[in-house]
Amino acid sequence: MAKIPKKVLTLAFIRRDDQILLGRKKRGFGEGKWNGFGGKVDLDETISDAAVREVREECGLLVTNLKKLGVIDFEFVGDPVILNVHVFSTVDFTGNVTESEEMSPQWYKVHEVPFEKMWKDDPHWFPYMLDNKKFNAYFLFEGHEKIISHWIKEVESLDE
Ligand SMILES: CNc1ncnc2c1ncn2[C@@H]1O[C@H](COP(=O)(O)OP(=O)(O)OP(=O)(O)O)[C@@H](O)[C@H]1O
Repeated sequence: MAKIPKKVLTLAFIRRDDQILLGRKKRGFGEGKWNGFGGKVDLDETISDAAVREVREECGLLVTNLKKLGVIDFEFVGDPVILNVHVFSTVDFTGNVTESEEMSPQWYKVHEVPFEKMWKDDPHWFPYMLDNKKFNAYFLFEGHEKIISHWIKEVESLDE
């Protein structure tokens, strides 16, 4: 059996009072969509180190105490690569929010998250993440706008 290639990605959310920091992606994969901050894990770093680095690169904040809340696998019809996205959240950060070449950041009230301008999977798992519940999920996309099937479940713990 051929091994299915998995691409490990991070996705981090920063919370402050009743707000969450999102960024509008200015280029590349998911351009135009609002999302958390994240990207590919480099060869020489852990997943959580990558999450910290991507937040700093994309919105200027230095985050600590990232908690892993979810692991989501995304598959796209016709593409053998599975995106293995590790979702983190924290309330601890220093620095000032700054726009980067990749992201235009903005604080949103948690009940005013702009799901219509986000990935279609987000409304399914955001409630778990916003409640600090741990979860595993899978989404099969056709193109970038249509979910063909998915599952999501709350879990006690997540592996690395
Ligand atoms: C399909 N449904 C999805 N729903 C929600 N979020 C999704 C997602 N699919 C990918 N993501 C996130 O989108 C970012 C892409 O990052 P991406 O630009 O590819 O990585 P990175 O910044 O390393 O790329 P550069 O090579 O620097 O352009 C990264 O946070 C990743 O977790």
